[in-house]
Amino acid sequence: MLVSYGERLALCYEVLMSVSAGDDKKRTVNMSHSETMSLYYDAATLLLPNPDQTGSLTSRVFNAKDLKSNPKQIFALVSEASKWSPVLSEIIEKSQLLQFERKLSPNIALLLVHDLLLTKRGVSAPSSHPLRLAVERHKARLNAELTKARLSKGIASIEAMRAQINTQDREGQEIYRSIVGTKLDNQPRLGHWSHPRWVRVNTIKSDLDEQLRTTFAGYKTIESLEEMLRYSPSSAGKLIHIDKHVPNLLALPPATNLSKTPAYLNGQIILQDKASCFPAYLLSPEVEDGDCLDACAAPGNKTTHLSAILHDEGRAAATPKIYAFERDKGRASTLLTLVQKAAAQDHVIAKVGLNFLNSDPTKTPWDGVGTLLLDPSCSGSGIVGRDATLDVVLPSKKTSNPLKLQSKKRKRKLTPETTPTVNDVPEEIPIDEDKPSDQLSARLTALSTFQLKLLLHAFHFPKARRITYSTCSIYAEENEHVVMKALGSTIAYERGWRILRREEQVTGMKGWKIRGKVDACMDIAKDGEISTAEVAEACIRCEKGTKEGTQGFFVAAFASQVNKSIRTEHLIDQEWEGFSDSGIDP
Ligand SMILES: C[S@@+](CC[C@H](N)C(=O)[O-])C[C@H]1O[C@@H](n2cnc3c(N)ncnc32)[C@H](O)[C@@H]1O
Repeated sequence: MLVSYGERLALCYEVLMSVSAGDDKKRTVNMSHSETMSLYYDAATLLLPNPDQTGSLTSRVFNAKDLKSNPKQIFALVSEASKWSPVLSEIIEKSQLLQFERKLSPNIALLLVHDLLLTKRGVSAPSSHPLRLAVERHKARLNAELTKARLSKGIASIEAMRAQINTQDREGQEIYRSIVGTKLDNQPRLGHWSHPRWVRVNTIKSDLDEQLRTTFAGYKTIESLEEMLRYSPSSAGKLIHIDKHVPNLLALPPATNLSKTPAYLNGQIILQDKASCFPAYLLSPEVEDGDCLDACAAPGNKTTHLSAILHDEGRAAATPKIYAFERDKGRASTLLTLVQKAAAQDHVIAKVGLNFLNSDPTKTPWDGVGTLLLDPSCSGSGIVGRDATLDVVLPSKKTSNPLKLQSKKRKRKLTPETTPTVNDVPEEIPIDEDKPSDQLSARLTALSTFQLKLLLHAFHFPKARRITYSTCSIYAEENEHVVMKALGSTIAYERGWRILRREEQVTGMKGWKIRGKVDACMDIAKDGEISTAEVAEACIRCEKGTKEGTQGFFVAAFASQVNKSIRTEHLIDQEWEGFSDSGIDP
């Protein structure tokens, strides 16, 4: 399940605060007022302009030495309040809170009003704290201004407003602009296309027709995705686009909130990004291929997609197994939940807490595996939202038309980083690109070494016919370079592994236009042994921020050309010696 950064942050903040609420109650008895307010004081400094303009919010929070509160709570509060800041500033100004309560500074007011109006628990400070009292005295007036602001934008409920604000960060900027009144350009600028809400119909439990008749009854089908993405996220309405590349995939306007629909709650639909559907579809396991293995499975989007594809093959009695490895036990619990929800539990055998690299391909049941999907940990540099920026708008103390003047003066950029998640497990946790380039390059080297190791391990499975390798990275080091190195390896030569050429791919993937980079393949090619043009053409890339509505992604498939019997004979002489687990493993 891929949810937006906004949703993750909002959830994270609620959970972090409610977890600490119990402890806080006990502690506040013996604490001074200033100590209990430290969360707000710490967060407030981060809302002020950053004098040296360096460092992401993550690095400023997590590397700071002088903060008194829990950095995760500070991070979540600042991120949340900054998302809502255009709306909150408007209502703080209209209610004249800062004129009535002289002790409140604009940044503290923003944080307190955020918690007062938008969280279940309200302001996290003792009920007698003067600053808490200063905002609570005006609760009715602030609430009334929030309602007015919402209605003036034609938003039906606070939940709908929250859903809009919680959409992906890139489109979030446009939502803020539409909320504060700036009109959107008709023609989105390059890199500024909004990101649709992608929905995969889980064919184990439902089908496309049924979903169009039920969950999406009343939606207008739209031929062109581009047309849908042209609308401002808040005005796109009930539109639906049936994807032309991946079967059973739908696109909806970014602000669409399906989290409360019966179809989502009972697993008939799965929120899965388009690019993330490519690997299972490209692999397209068939009953004849034997068992399937997902080497890096959690949270489980691709595992359940594999299961649906095998289910669609139709011969239930003969349906092969899907072995799903996940070495991280925490993430594996999400995998189990998702598998259950998707009704894939009859075919998926989860290998909880197990490292794929420790599986011995020559032993049962691995010697019966015919297809493997490898979607290893990566830099996450293709994830939408990673490099988007948010504006913090602080309220003005002046009363006359303050919003426009002050928002310009006081606006500054914050980068909404990913934060440690509590309930939700993202497919990938992005690296911090604000790190110096030598650190980034060292990280990419470590990641790609590990990714290649996984791929070469997959090449050892004796009955394997096809393998897909994918990342949500934009870097050639993790993509074409890994593919080229794998193709040039001894094991690839011995077992006859080659790239699955474009013309051999399933229809939708053959038809996808954005392919791998020839230059990146040439970086690694030796003596013209492998055709770089052919490999690049076989590789599939997705770009983020384009009218295709995808995140940055890469996938390639490999096919074994050696006859099955030859490969088995060959194996008899070759005892599996395994990889040492001591290498770099991020
Ligand atoms: C990019 S995420 C996978 C996303 C998943 N395929 C999906 O679509 O939902 C990578 C996952 O692989 C797991 N992982 C990394 N190395 C592994 C290994 N050697 N064995 C098993 N799991 C591994 C990580 O813990 C992480 O959960």
